[in-house]
Amino acid sequence: MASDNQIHNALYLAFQRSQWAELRESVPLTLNESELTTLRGINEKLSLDEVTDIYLPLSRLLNLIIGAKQKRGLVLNEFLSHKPPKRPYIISIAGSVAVGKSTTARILQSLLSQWSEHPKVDLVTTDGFLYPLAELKRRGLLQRKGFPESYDMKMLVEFISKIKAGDTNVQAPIYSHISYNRVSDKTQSIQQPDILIIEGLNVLQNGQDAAVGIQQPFVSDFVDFSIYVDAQESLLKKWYIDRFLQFRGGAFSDEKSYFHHYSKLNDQEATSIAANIWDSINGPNLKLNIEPTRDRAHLILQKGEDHLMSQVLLRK
Ligand SMILES: Nc1ncnc2c1ncn2[C@@H]1O[C@H](COP(=O)(O)OP(=O)(O)OP(=O)(O)O)[C@@H](O)[C@H]1O
Ligand SMILES: CC(C)(CO)[C@@H](O)C(=O)NCCC(=O)O
Repeated sequence: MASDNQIHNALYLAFQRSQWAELRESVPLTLNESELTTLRGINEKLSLDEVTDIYLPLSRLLNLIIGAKQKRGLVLNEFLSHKPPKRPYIISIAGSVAVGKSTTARILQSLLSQWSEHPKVDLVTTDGFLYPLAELKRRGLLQRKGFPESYDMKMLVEFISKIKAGDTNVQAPIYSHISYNRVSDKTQSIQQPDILIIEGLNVLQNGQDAAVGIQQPFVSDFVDFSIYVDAQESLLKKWYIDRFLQFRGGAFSDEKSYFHHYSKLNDQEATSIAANIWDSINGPNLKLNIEPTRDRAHLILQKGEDHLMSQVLLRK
């Protein structure tokens, strides 16, 4: 059997961090004040070197790829002599629980919206498409949150096909990490953005994955460019536990939080509970259902210690 490295060499161009950073080219080194403020608000631990070395070249690459697709659309319009509805360009971001998908998605949302060619960038997470808690309980899936069977895939595929068809107003359900449940009285309205970023564990899954089943189509059929954020499991587990400890002092102290009872735990107890959730749910889901989808991505971002990107792999 070919090793991971051999497969990567055949499929991807590999860039070490410093090589990738050089590809920023004409993208300005300095960020403007509004960009800086937004990025600081996304994650206070995010280093600005990470933005300039990794995310600015990435936003340049995506801008070029999206530009090529927009030009192709113009040719098609001319050929068909009609003006089809505006269809958003769809970028997906996959990867493990706690790898930093939503942080990466929000950085890209901010940077991509600075380009005048595509100023309106919306962001949706597939967490909202998890069945509501009561339904998960009914199906006996409380210990399988994040596994393929815990999502309403029909609803998710209907959502993304409406977006792709250019519908003017599409609603997405919202997930709350505080109530650990879908929000029942509010939805997110998506109104023909130039770009839609969709992030979630499951966005690269398809019918080749036994647990997903053979229903068709899949989210990946509607996606124009896919990104997988990758890291070693030992780091992922650590980041998951760190975030759990952070939540214990913050979000869990809210009485409405599903995990309110965890707010009283000491460091050692909280670490052991989080490690347990990782070992019984998120770790197995990573190995069974998420990591096997990695090499379908157009781009793989490989993270090392402290969330710093060590390598970027781009499909040839
Ligand atoms: N670039 C980064 N620099 C520093 N810390 C980061 C970075 N990206 C993510 N983190 C931290 O890692 C943890 C996980 O990040 P995030 O919530 O974005 O992950 P996720 O993949 O969206 O998780 P989930 O699937 O559970 O929603 C958080 O504590 C976040 O603050
Ligand atoms: C909502 C998901 C599935 C994905 O983000 C995840 O954060 C989750 O809740 N996993 C279940 C186990 C846990 O509580 O981490």
